[in-house]
Amino acid sequence: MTLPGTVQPPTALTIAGSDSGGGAGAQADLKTFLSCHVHGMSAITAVTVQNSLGVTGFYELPPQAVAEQIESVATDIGVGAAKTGMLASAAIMDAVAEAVRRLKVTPLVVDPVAASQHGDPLLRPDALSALRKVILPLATLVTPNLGEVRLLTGLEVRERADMDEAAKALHALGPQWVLVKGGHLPGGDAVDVLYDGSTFAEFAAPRRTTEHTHGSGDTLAAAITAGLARGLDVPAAVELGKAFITGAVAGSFPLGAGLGPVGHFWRVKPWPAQA
Ligand SMILES: Nc1ncnc2c1ncn2[C@@H]1O[C@H](COP(=O)(O)OP(=O)(O)OP(=O)(O)O)[C@@H](O)[C@H]1O
Ligand SMILES: Cc1ncc(COP(=O)(O)O)c(N)n1
Repeated sequence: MTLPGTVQPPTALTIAGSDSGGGAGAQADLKTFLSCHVHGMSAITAVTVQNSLGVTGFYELPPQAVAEQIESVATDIGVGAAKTGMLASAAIMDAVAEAVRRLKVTPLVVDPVAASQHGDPLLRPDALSALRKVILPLATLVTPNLGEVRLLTGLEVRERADMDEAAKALHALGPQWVLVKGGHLPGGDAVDVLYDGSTFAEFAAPRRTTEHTHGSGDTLAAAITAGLARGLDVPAAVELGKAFITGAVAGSFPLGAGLGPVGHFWRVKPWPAQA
């Protein structure tokens, strides 16, 4: 029910793992949705035990529980746009794909999460083939980093020029659009390349010198999802996402003894000083 005088915001769903440290995963997605003035919803796939030093374990939910969460929100609230993050196993991917198809959850941004920034695995090795065959063909947009490009295509991206070939190889796996993220390439700018099967577009921003970029991939994909939920087309949503992640990397901060997160609330007004 909508109360008189209130406006219902756009809605977005994240299908992702929980990060107990709050910097990545579903927590990063929900904070990003909030900052983009979108009502965020979640279908949790796995609970990770994680802090700034790394991931020490994860517990998968039953595939049926993941599908039921998606169904519950899709049939009642409605999903303006959705995003997948950590999907953990082939069985969860099968359940997600079935629910997404049956409930017509679209547009769908797929962040093909395979490992944490520390290199800790977030995907069972036998799930890679399901990620390629079951999930990628459903994607409106897939947003791999360079490690994920290597896992999915076998291609090694060493410089900017290699990103176009990588985007073509990923596009052949079925997504409508591909955004190859260059956050891990050296260079003065952090450059991402968008490809729709015929045209390349570049999104660049000055690279910040910081190791505190935990959650940057999730945050970018979530901001793009928020843009799609707001009715933007893919290039406009990527532009919004790039602006959001650039601000969030500039607003990142140290936390714990390891790698700190990007700042999800950089657009939120500062907390008022105590009188
Ligand atoms: N130091 C930086 N300064 C500015 N932008 C950055 C920086 N590092 C990454 N980015 C941007 O952040 C986004 C995420 O890219 P990245 O390649 O780091 O993804 P990722 O490896 O999936 O992220 P993570 O594993 O940290 O979650 C991209 O838009 C990238 O260009
Ligand atoms: C639950 C979850 N999902 C995704 C990531 C990837 O984020 P990062 O590469 O910044 O560690 C993560 N660490 N945890």
